[in-house]
Amino acid sequence: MFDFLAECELFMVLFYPCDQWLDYCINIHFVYPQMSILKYLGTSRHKLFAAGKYPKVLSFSTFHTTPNSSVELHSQEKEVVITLGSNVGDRLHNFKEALKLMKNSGINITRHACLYETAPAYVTDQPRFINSAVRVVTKLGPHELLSTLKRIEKDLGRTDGIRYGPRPIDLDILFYGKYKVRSDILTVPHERIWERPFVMAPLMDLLGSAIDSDTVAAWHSFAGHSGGLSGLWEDLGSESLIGEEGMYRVIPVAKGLLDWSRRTSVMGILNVTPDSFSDGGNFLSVESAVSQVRLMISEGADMIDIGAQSTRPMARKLISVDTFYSEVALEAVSNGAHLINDVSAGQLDSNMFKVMADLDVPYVAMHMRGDPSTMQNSENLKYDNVCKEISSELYSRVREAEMSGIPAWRIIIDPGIGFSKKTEHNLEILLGLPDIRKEIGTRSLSISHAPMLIGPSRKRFLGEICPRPAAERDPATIASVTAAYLLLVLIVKLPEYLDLCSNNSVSVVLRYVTSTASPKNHQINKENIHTQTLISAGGFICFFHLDIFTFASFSAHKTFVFGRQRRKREEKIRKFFDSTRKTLRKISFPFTDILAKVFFETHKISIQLPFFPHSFS
Ligand SMILES: Nc1ncnc2c1ncn2[C@@H]1O[C@H](COP(=O)(O)OP(=O)(O)OP(=O)(O)O)[C@@H](O)[C@H]1O
Ligand SMILES: Nc1nc2c(c(=O)[nH]1)N=C(CO)CN2
Repeated sequence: MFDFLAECELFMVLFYPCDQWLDYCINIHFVYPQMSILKYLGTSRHKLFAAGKYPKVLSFSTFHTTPNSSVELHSQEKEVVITLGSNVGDRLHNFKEALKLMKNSGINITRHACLYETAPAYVTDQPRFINSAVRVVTKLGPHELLSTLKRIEKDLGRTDGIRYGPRPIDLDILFYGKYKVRSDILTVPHERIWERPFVMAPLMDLLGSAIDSDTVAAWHSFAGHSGGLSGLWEDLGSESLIGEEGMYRVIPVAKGLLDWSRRTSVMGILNVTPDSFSDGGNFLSVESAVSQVRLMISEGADMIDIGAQSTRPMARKLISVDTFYSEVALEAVSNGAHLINDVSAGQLDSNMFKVMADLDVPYVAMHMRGDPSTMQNSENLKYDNVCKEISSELYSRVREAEMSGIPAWRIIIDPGIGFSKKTEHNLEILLGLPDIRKEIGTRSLSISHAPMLIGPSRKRFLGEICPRPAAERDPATIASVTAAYLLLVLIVKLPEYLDLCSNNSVSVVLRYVTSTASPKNHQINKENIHTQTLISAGGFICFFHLDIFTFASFSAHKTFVFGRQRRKREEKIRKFFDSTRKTLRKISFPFTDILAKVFFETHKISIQLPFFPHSFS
């Protein structure tokens, strides 16, 4: 799949050793006489340039040029990677302006990496940077591109300063198509990619775990590592570098940067609608809504999601607005909302992505088929593999959002529990969150790294599992979230559980979920085992004593113990509960906080919970 130009240059490299090649280019102004050469050589020479051991790489091209010669590539779009860095002024604003100016200069952004806040490298006595990268297509030649980027840097206030010193914006070219470029002022691939985690992390985000084009294959080959860029990134430390002092993955929100992976955030729901299934009509007056918000915050909610439209069939507290209308989103953000939660991921208002691109707030893109009135129609409930199809459909929505100008680093993904899903689908989703991430990751690592929101609270599928009206589905909600989070790595064979979980909602959900768990989820992964994890919520306590392969749930006066050596464990666990119960009653911090802490330990997911006012009363 070489394009013509790449073929030509490839063959020219074969003909001329490097030094001569430079002269040749300058003197003859790159008149492309290569068609005849091409014929002469035949395509078998390609393999001479097969790079290293990297499997899919077929070839790459080198050309040496100077900015003053007319040796520039024109007319064909090239795929390019550009990194962004900023540590002076309003760093996010600098990024936003840089992207805008790039777009206005014929540099079209197709993908965004995640956003990182990083410790300064080389010159360490300077403010922290934000770093990211974009994949773009452009017809600009490499030197034209460089001078365009330099002009943008200047327009954004960049002046000559110390090497590696503070700067409002830094724009570097990492890759330019499949080409290597070397001149006095430009070296591509950028020479210092390989040593810089703050460059490698965003670069990896721009790829998928699958190699989808020759250009991407060439980028892998440039790493000079048998495992390509992925191998090099692994050697540098890969994900273990993220979350350490040096480097956080963040989303910009409320004029700050939120490292969402530090702990699970809890989103309280406030429905200011008359007809919401869970709390409809309860908070219609301003006073009752405000006092409910206060209560939720005092109970540990990190953000409040205000639903102004029913979709029925903080140290820094954030306000999210649940809407699929662009006008509502615009108005809400102008009035101080920090987040827009769009259950349609842009499907119900063709202006939504455009409006969101201009706003600076995070955007929750949720998976749903149809609209709230048609989502449960039979045609919208057909799935062969629910997690795979959600991944693919949600990925398409997010890509469209990205192509419309919403940077991936502002997007939060949500599989849409209860929206165009049957009960069994919802349970598969709860169990399959990591699969969804992984599946999305084959196409885009940045989207697969996005914060994930799930909202099972009091939803109908819980009522179907444990027949209870919405207001009594809180324990089931907790159980479902717990199950989503824990069962993946924890549940082993539980032959005894069936006779034990008759009326207890937690157990019923767990039974449901375990019965749908795939064999791979029955593997115990020792590294993920926390010996004792306590989750307490609204009247029941789940106790996970995982090193002994036991799960127990405690409800009112009953204790259920599942797993090996049940009887022996039962006594021990009962004693544990007896002693802990008293302590737990005295604990003053709200249960949501406990949940958030537990979830943060292993799963990097946000949970959406209803409000539980009397956790320990
Ligand atoms: N791939 C490249 N991308 C951007 N600039 C490059 C590249 N290769 C060479 N240069 C040259 O490097 C010069 C210095 O660039 P810049 O001011 O961005 O350096 P820096 O940010 O301090 O260091 P670094 O480029 O290592 O991050 C530029 O003026 C440009 O001519
Ligand atoms: N963390 C971090 N450190 C840097 C950066 C940067 O973008 N991020 N850029 C530099 C100049 O190239 C020097 N040091």
